[in-house]
Amino acid sequence: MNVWPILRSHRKRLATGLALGLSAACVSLLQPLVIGRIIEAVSSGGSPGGPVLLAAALFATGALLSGLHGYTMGTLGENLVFDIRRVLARRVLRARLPDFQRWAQGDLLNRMVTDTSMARVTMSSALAQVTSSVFSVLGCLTLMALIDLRLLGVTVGCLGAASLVSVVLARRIRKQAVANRTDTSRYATAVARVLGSMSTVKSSCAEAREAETLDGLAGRARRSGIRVSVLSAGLGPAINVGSQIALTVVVAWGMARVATGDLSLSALTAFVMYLFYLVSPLLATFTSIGRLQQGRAAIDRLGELADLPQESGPPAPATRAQPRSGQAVEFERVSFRYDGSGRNALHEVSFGVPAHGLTAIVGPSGAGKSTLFRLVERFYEPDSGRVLLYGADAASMPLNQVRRLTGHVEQDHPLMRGSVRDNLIYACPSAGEDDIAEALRLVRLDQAVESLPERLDTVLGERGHGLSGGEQQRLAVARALLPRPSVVLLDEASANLDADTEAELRGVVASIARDRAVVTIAHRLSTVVEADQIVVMEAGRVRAVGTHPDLIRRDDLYRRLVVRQFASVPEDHALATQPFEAG
Ligand SMILES: Nc1ncnc2c1ncn2[C@@H]1O[C@H](COP(=O)(O)OP(=O)(O)OP(=O)(O)O)[C@@H](O)[C@H]1O
Repeated sequence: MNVWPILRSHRKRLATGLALGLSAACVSLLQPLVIGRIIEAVSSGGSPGGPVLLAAALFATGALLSGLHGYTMGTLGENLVFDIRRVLARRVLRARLPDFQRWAQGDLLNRMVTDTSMARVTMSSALAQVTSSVFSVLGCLTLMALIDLRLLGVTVGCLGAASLVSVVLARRIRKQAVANRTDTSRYATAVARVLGSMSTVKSSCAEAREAETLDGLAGRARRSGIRVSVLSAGLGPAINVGSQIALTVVVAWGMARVATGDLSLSALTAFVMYLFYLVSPLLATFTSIGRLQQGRAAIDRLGELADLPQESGPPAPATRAQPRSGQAVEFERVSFRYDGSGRNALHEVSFGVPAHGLTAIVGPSGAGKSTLFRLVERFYEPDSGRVLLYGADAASMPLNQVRRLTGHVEQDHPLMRGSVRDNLIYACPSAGEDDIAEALRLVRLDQAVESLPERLDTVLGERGHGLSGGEQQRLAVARALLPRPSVVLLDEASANLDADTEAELRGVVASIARDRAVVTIAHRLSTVVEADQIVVMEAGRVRAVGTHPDLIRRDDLYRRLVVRQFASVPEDHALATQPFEAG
């Protein structure tokens, strides 16, 4: 991401901040001259009142300007980091899902939080510090040149050598800073991975192993951090040694010249004061360059994140598509292969989903069932063929229209930390109390929610912690139903539910399928036998479409699936479950 356009949008405040910094530096530069006047006045027996008052006024003005400078640059830094985070959040939220999923969550988090903070330091304090320090250094050198060119030669010789050492150190700091940012990111990625799977870690007795892995990564971040600190710590002493040598030579040689009358005492005093003044901005220049180098490493990493490819098409206002077809969804010879995969996940898939009723998709693991849903939602685009929604090509519809037409309940029904209500209205924040009550009734969750300690305001933990698996699943269904989608895509949980919960879910699915299209990836026999249409998938192809009795009769794979995959009941019983056969 190029931060300069963002920086440009704050140019007024930046200019004000720089002007205040430069003014503060100017006022500081005048102080030694005024002190030289005080010494002159005292040594010539005159009254130092005027210069003393002037010096006091300069001190006060300098302090005020420095304070304003710090305030202006501080707020500039916060505004900049706010703008960068706003831009980044939108880039990440609108990223294409396949590209987004390649990133580790810890790395993303680290970039969006820590790297943006480092960018703030770079672009406000370090940048301001460098500009005002460079100005102070140049000002000091000019005034020292006006006092005595030969003493300036000695000073520049000594400090120049120290500056060269500092330049070399600053370059190495950047290299180590990049390494440290990468190490810190790896650590954050590992922490996010472990925190996201705490129960797996515990049930695998992997706490000690994970602790060691985290220690190892933290150790790497520590080592590269120490290298940055060591190099940064070298900047100060290098400048200090150079300035001390310069000071010794200037004082010794200057006093000798004062003794011979070649130089006045007030000129030597002013020169020495400038030498002292020179040291701190020179030091600040190099430490700020070191910080700028670290910030550049962070800004480069933000650029990589902001370059995430974006979903195509601008988000358009939601409008309902006018049905052009009795089919809610149609796959027309759809083929699709995941990036980097050696084989097609879908081959010339064609079938239609009626606008009302239940369509069950069945097939062995890896047959391409979930991929169908991902294409309907346009998380991915087909390589060839078309997906039609109510007769319109989904590829030519605005993305948010596609996603408002469809409600997707994923298999692991991800609920978020927050209240039951927050989770329910997530896809439809404007839902009223009546809509919420109706959705809860539809999924038969109304009584369960009533019995929660704070009812709708009961706070759930990460991933819906606080509700049973079946309740979580029905809450996710209610969430998908609230925006009243015309097509519900339901990825059934494959885990076995008890008989009551399963019956409840079957009832829920049947009632929502009455007035819309429900497509379910079915893992339960009860769902399959009740479906109006069953699509049998195998190795990315549609193998057969029909009803349960029909497919039992004519499709071997379906028969085997019914017996082996869906039924935890004996084979004879599963085959006998043929409610439509009588008709
Ligand atoms: N993100 C991905 N990148 C590459 N290949 C993938 C990706 N997701 C799925 N696949 C592959 O695509 C094929 C179809 O996967 P899909 O998830 O659609 O199968 P499925 O029928 O839903 O399986 P299951 O019942 O086990 O969930 C599989 O071979 C799978 O390995």
